[in-house]
Amino acid sequence: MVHHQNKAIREGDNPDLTAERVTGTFDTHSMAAQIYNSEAHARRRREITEIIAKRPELHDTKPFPFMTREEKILESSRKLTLITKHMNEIIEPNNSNEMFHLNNEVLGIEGHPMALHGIMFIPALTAQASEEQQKKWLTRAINREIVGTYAQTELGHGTNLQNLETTATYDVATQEFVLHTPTITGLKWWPGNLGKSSNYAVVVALMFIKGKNYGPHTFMVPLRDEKTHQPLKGITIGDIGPKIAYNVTDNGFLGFDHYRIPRTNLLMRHTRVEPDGTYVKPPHAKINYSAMVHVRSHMITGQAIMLSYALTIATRYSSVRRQGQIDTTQPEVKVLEYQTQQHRLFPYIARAYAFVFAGAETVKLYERVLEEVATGNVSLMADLHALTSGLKSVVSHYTAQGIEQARMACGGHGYSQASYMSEIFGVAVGGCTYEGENMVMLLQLARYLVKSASLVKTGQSSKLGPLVAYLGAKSDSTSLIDRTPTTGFAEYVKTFQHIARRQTLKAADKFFGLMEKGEKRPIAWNKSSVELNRASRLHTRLYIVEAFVRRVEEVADPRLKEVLTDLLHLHVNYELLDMSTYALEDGFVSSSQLDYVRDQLYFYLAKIRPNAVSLVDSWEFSDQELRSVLGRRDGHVYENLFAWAKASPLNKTDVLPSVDKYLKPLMESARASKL
Ligand SMILES: CCCCC/C=C\C/C=C\C/C=C\CCCCC(=O)SCCNC(=O)CCNC(=O)[C@H](O)C(C)(C)COP(=O)(O)OP(=O)(O)OC[C@H]1O[C@@H](n2cnc3c(N)ncnc32)[C@H](O)[C@@H]1OP(=O)(O)O
Ligand SMILES: Cc1cc2nc3c(=O)[nH]c(=O)nc-3n(C[C@H](O)[C@H](O)[C@H](O)COP(=O)(O)OP(=O)(O)OC[C@H]3O[C@@H](n4cnc5c(N)ncnc54)[C@H](O)[C@@H]3O)c2cc1C
Repeated sequence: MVHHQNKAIREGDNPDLTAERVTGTFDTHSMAAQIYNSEAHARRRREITEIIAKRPELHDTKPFPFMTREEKILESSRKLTLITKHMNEIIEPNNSNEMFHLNNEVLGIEGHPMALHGIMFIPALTAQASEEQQKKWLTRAINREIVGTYAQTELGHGTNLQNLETTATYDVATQEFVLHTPTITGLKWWPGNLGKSSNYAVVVALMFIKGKNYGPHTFMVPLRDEKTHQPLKGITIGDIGPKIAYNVTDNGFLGFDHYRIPRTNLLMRHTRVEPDGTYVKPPHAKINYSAMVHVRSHMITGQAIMLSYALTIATRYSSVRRQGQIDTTQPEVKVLEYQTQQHRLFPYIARAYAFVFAGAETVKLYERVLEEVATGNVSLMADLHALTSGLKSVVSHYTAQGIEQARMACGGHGYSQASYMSEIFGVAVGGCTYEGENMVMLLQLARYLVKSASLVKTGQSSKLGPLVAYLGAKSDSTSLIDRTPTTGFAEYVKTFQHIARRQTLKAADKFFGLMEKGEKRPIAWNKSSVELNRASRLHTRLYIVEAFVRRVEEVADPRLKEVLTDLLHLHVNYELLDMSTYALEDGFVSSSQLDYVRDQLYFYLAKIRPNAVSLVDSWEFSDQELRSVLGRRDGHVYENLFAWAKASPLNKTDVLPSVDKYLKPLMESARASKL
């Protein structure tokens, strides 16, 4: 038996797809170890996939698109119960990476009844509950004796937390907080799994003590009777209805009617309210926002994975789809031969790799900050907040764009739910909104950049943190791309630094200039905000390039290094062309240099072509996880599309009741009136 570098090859596969895999120049298992940050984790992913493949009770009973929302929720609850029961046979206890993979394989991306329980409820209790509170609630939550969510957003306010309407008013006499929703707009609205599944929530409410507003604080709140699951007295609760996607999750609404909880339900790891109402403030004003930072840090990788789902589907399908000829004397070509198709897909393959590498760095920084904050050191919180705010915005934006390109790259079949593209898009694009609307989060990063710019302008560049140190450096007079013999990426990085620095300093100048002309700070901020957000995007895209460069430098295996270097070349050239306005406007890059960048781009599209399928196969998504007929590993698309169509609920009968009831009588009466 021949040992191929691409480990996805099986006998009986579509030969067009096998031919693609045979040309792969690197070992896809080794590449998976890069993507998932260790050989051990990549291997565990495969083992988990194999275990699940052998347990039919963990498979979908029918394709998700053929189920109603109620059926999907029932089905995901069935599987959730099974994986909870057999968790220790499938994954290592409390290994969140393995749990994430198990969920993606078995439950899928549309959510499940305990999605927010794992993503926010447990992280909020872990970071914000005191040890005593953790003994009371965290163990029960981890054991899944109780199910919780994170209820912050309201019908009327999501971004602006200072203006939430839900209040928690301290009653010194009874040592209780009274939770109250004064208006309809104060109803909690959106929290995942709040509507029907959760019996507890970490609720964010404005805390009032003796008439003074202490701002948003987090409280552990029982919502439903633990035995009957009926809502408790004083609680109004329900599902907010179907959404663009993510409909297995019961995003909900919640109102409180003077609902009392003990004082000790305020999460008190960093903040305290004494029985007499004395407030002990936390070491950092935003320490209670930790559950949001948790999701923002992890969602970079989550988004990269969803982008890669779509690219795996589109790249595999483009290798079996034949349409038209390039040389008219030859047979029809695989659509992947078209340069336009390569240009549509390959730069996003490069971006997906770039995002997953940046995501790994972000999680590392998050874990470090989490440990430091637990010991009272809050010095890196602002850096982490700035970094994650920028990354969540830029990555979710390009992920949504990339998925949509991948869908269109599949032609008509991309529009069928058999491709699963619409769900992948719908779930991923939610990331542009949840955990902070993208524009708003870019503006959070801009605050950090403006402070940094002000250090530069006042001659204090030595005080700049490592993420923004480049702002204090001097640029070359022009870019040296194509002007030096170097084959590395240093000139590209310098060019991206120049672009981000120039835009940051220019946007900050605009902001400071408006204030000097007498505008009040918030007005000047608003009038500069488009330019400020441009700076945030450029800064974040620079960070992503640098993370990619750092990773490629670390790789030892020469075959992996070569293909990752090709991808990085593609990435930097594509990114530079995409932001060429900034590069050209001060003459830092000339139009002849851009011609060189364009040539490089086309060169690397062609160079990557033989590795394209191996690059997407390296993510090692099983068919169960992808849930896409077009993206099947074996490439047998057409027969399975036909089988899928035949399974459509509409095909259960030859004549639909709607035809009997309406269309037949309509046609009959039309015929009769003609007589
Ligand atoms: C392996 C595990 C995998 C898990 C996950 C993987 C993938 C995920 C997949 C699926 C996800 C599924 C479901 C999604 C769930 C989504 C849940 C939610 O959406 S929860 C709700 C989220 N809501 C928001 O994000 C609201 C956005 N708004 C805000 O964050 C804030 O209001 C604000 C915009 C930041 C402003 O806050 P505030 O009004 O309090 O601030 P100001 O007083 O203006 O001060 C700003 C000041 O504070 C600093 N700051 C703000 N936040 C932080 C922070 N977190 N840390 C540190 N510092 C912070 C900010 O920098 C300003 O500082 P300065 O400039 O110095 O004044
Ligand atoms: C799928 C999904 C899951 C969610 N899950 C949860 C959950 O589990 N728990 C929870 O509490 N919430 C959840 N949310 C809510 C989510 O966090 C909020 O919708 C999000 O933070 C955006 O807030 P908003 O809806 O108030 O948008 P808005 O702030 O009303 O945004 C509307 C527009 O106004 C702009 N805007 C607002 N403020 C500013 C500003 N200061 N400067 C410039 N522009 C501004 C925005 O950029 C946007 O264009 C979820 C939402 C979705 C879609």
